[in-house]
Amino acid sequence: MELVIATKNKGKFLEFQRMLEDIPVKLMSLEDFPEIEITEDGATFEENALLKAKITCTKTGMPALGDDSGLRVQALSGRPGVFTARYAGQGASDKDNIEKLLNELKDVPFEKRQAEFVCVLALVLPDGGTFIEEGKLEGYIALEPAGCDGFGYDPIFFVPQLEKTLAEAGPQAKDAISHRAKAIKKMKTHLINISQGGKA
Ligand SMILES: O=c1nc[nH]c2c1ncn2[C@H]1C[C@H](O)[C@@H](COP(=O)(O)OP(=O)(O)OP(=O)(O)O)O1
Ligand SMILES: [Mg+2]
Repeated sequence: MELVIATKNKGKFLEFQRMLEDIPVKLMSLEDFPEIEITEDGATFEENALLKAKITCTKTGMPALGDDSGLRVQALSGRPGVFTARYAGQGASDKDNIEKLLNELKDVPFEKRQAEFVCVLALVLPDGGTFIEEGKLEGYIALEPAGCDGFGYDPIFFVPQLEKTLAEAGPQAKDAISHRAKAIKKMKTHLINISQGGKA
């Protein structure tokens, strides 16, 4: 079976490749379909994940998996939430977003910097079949960036159980616990059923 991961984010796509390598699915991404444009104007992670998957499935005629994810910071009442990718403005780099977040939290002590990563996945099939799964990871926003693995906010997402940031932990440790890994694990059951021709 062919599956289009409805993302332009290379870091995300690498994680899907790693975590789905054990099932018989050929992965593509929006890099293979540069003409597809998606406006992420949903109010929730779920709405945006569905938007990504539906548009991509319609335009390619193939099963599509949308991932909408982001950070909820307790001291900021859950912001940046669905705006995580555009926190420092439209087209902001990971570095810009990290700087803005660290600046907003500059007076907040470490023990009050609780945050969670959320990942919502939406799978849409050409026959209209739709599946939604979610995963979360709790942690703290670090006082300064550390580590160079991963992408996005990984250098400032400190995971107590690892005693390091996700960017210091490396891919194997991240895949064992991440919000995306948890959502993918649940979605895998549907993908396996579908690729075997059964009803998910
Ligand atoms: O595991 C993660 N490690 C670090 N940062 C992460 C992670 N997961 C999401 N994030 C951040 C990146 C981006 O700032 C936002 C997601 O935004 P989101 O719109 O879902 O993705 P995106 O715009 O990068 O790519 P695309 O929409 O093409 O899938 O949250
Ligand atoms: Mg996006």
